[in-house]
Amino acid sequence: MTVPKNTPSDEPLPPFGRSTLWLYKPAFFPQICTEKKTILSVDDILALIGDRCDGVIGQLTEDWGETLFSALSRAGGKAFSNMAVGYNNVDVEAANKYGVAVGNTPGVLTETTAELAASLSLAAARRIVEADEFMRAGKYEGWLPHLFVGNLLKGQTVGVIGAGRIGSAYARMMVEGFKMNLIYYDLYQSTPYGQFLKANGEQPVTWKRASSMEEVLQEADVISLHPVLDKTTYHLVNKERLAMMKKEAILVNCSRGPVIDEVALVEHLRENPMFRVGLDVFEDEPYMKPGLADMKNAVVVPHIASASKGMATLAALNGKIKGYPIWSNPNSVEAFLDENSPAPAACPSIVNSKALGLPVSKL
Ligand SMILES: NC(=O)C1=CN([C@@H]2O[C@H](COP(=O)(O)OP(=O)(O)OC[C@H]3O[C@@H](n4cnc5c(N)ncnc54)[C@H](O)[C@@H]3O)[C@@H](O)[C@H]2O)C=CC1
Ligand SMILES: O=C(O)C(=O)CO
Repeated sequence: MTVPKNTPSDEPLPPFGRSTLWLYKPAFFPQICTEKKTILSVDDILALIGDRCDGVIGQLTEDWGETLFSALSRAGGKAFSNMAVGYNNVDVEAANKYGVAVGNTPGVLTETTAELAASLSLAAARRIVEADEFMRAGKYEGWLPHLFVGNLLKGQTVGVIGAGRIGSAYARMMVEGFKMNLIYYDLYQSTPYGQFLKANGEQPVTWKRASSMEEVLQEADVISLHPVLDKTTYHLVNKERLAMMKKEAILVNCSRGPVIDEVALVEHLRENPMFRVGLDVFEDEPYMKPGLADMKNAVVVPHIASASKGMATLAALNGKIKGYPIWSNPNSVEAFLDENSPAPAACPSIVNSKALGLPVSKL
């Protein structure tokens, strides 16, 4: 375990290790973990917290539960900032119990994640990865009309499950870019994309809110999953629901791996060669379930939908919890990302601010 020495504020920060855990130690600039491991275990983090630590910026791959929150609280810690939009790796009730504020980074990844979902939709529809492998293997002998026949998107139906920030941005891209019709399902939201179209005075395609997820699965040609991961969405797409989808449908997942039962997915891909998937996330990340890597009808990328500077900025500002009120609208974070102006004296997004009774910013 390599932990840099406390770094006085006038010295340059140590370079990043592979893991980007930051620890706020009293009277010093943050310590950046230079551990060469990609994923830190609970024991690794316990050792890093030690007996004095004001707060931590951590990652979605870490298991922040009772053990870590009690240790952070004993060390004097008041904040844990998850460098991600999704915080299914955080037990917020345990954080509440120890009075630790939990931050996340909503909004900054909306477009980048939606763009990757759109890229995976296209790559799967037009069989880009298969065709690329074919070219590189020297198998191309000349044009043929049936070579890698794919799915045309224009005029087909795109389905979105979980029509929040990212789901709505993806819908906008597919509808406006490819003139697809839209059907969406969300457990809670009632009018995401419709309002956008109305506000722009246009109705170029049909769109409807489905009354059930099954309706989306049955009707759509391309389906993209964008819900949070919680008890209601674990294995949301399972064997039975895969069987409801069209034989030539495309399924995309840029949310969290466990939203799909990956074993059932591999079986479905094997039995339905015209069914295709584009996956950014996996049930047992970083691993794939046996057989998935062999499936020609799967496009797989290693959780690359995010990776942005803005996410680190928001995570760092969430860590500055001491004396800071909470930004009133976590969906509107531009003020924190303007490099030419000082960031507002507020925390962009603390998910348990109500439970901890933290004040809301008047800014
Ligand atoms: N692959 C990547 O790099 C990234 C993945 N994500 C994932 O995307 C998720 C969504 O992010 P945002 O759109 O910003 O969040 P959001 O909170 O705006 O949207 C999530 C939507 O899911 C809906 N939902 C919740 N339970 C549902 C259910 N059972 N069925 C259908 N819909 C349900 C919610 O009502 C909400 O509208 C994050 O929680 C995170 O897990 C986010 C950023 C990057
Ligand atoms: O922000 C998130 O939730 C991510 O998955 C980042 O990759």
